[in-house]
Amino acid sequence: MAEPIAPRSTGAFLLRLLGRSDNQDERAPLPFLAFLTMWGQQGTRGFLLAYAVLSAAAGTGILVLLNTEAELLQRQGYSTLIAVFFIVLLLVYRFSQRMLVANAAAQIEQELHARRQTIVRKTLNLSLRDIEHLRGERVVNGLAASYDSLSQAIVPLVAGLEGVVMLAFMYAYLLVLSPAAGALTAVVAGLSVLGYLSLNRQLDHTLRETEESGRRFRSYAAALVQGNKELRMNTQRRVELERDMAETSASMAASRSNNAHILAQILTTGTSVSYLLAGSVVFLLPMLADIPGEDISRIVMAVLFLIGPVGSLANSVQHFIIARFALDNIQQFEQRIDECGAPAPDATDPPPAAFDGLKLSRVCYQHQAAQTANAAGFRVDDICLELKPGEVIFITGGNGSGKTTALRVLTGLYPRDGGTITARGVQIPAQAPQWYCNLFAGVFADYHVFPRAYGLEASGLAALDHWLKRLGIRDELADDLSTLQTEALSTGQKKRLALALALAEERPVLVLDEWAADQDPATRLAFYTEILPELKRQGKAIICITHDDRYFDCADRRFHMSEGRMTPADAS
Ligand SMILES: Nc1ncnc2c1ncn2[C@@H]1O[C@H](COP(=O)(O)OP(=O)(O)OP(=O)(O)O)[C@@H](O)[C@H]1O
Repeated sequence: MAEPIAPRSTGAFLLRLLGRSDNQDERAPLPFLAFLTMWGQQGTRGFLLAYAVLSAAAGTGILVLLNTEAELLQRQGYSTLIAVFFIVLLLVYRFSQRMLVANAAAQIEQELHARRQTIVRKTLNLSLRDIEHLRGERVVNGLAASYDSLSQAIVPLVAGLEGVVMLAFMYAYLLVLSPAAGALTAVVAGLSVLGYLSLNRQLDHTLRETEESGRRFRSYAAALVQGNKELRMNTQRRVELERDMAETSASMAASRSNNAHILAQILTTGTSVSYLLAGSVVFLLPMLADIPGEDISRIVMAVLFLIGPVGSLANSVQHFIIARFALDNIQQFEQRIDECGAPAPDATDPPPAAFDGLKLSRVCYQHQAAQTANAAGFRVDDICLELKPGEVIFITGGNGSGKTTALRVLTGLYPRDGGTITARGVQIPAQAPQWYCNLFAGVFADYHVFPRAYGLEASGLAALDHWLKRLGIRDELADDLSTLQTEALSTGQKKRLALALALAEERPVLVLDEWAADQDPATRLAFYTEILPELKRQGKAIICITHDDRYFDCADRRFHMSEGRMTPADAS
């Protein structure tokens, strides 16, 4: 289970205030009681509470001063001292409000930052299988988009919380002025809260619809960019994508309009509640209680002063709902990650024995079945292989025969389901330790080149420079190799860069998944007849998936894969 957001700091606490129940349709009531008891446990919380109280006291003080001066004026009097106090309180109000909002926002951002770091670390620890299972888009949303929504809601939320304290102060003043007015406003405000609760439910529903249509639209937008060539070459395809995007855009617009409709009701409710309160004091209160006219004026003034805090409270409500929704998404993502059972950061030291090769015995791995497929997932089975330093092994086989899967199990990217892998004299656990994965460098079919040469220090960058020259693409890159711009490289050039990066890592085992497939004949020849032999002489163990039958004799041994099983090629 995802660990609930613990109230370690004010930031965490404010996030906790957005609490949710596990049942998505049944939200937990706001833990206001917890809010009151936990607030002030830490020095910073005490500070923030002090700012909130100070600004509320100053706001209420301003109201009292105005009423007092107005009363004096009615009696033909005037007090300069009250005017001076008024200015002082105004300054105190501005200062405390600014400090409260800025400090609380900074604390929540800190809390979000810490949370984001934890989740990034957990995500980095996931196995490739789990990442594939989670799907990239969800990962990006879980790590970034939902946090953005949450951040945007912070200032209005803090302002809303300040509004609550301010309301408490002003309400107390109203009670002092007239208990009957206090009771009347409590009834009107209570009815308004009921109205808000029903709007809240509707908004929750439309927000989910908006999120879903937004997600669909983003995936179409990505297809529009990534599939641009295919779209350019097929009018019908383009028309159909455009139609799907138009439909999704329309449903997004509809659900967003619904949101806006409900949010507008919430906002206008805030203002009209204040007017309603003032109206009920003027029109109803005289009928319910015997109150002198000048008291009515002071009560009306007090009620009008409620407009500010009620407005910021109403404004914070919509942000509250959006923030809680984003928090839901974050927590669901964290829960999914925790369900993957990601291992704790692995700091196991490698065994002292030197690397003397790999031994795979009866290794198997089963893919999860695709959700749309009826059959069970593809399985590689009974993989037996030994690889020594300075040895070159080729793996061949038809499309879908399991070569890439076998390579990913061998390198520890997929946790194997059975069999044993031995290296440096120890048996590797199914979830391979980091030191084992660090034995390998390689270029997979779906390789990625990072915009910075992560993991390479000065000697690594010098090695990168050397291999880029050997592969004939040094001139295509900037002088400073710590940043790598790949946009202007051709497919083959980019793959050469990926190989140079892998070689610069100077790992004992090199794995290549059809690396030569995109290379020109001269590069291919140089790769098989010069580079591989050179690496072999250096003592590197090399595994290449290849279809280049002209160069099969460049390998020490060749294995053939068919339907998930690997056999020595001579025996095939
Ligand atoms: N992440 C995955 N989840 C589920 N099934 C998968 C996954 N990756 C691959 N498969 C399935 O496993 C089988 C073997 O795929 P693999 O990529 O290992 O084959 P290959 O021999 O490398 O093929 P190719 O030469 O086309 O690259 C295929 O049927 C494929 O659909």
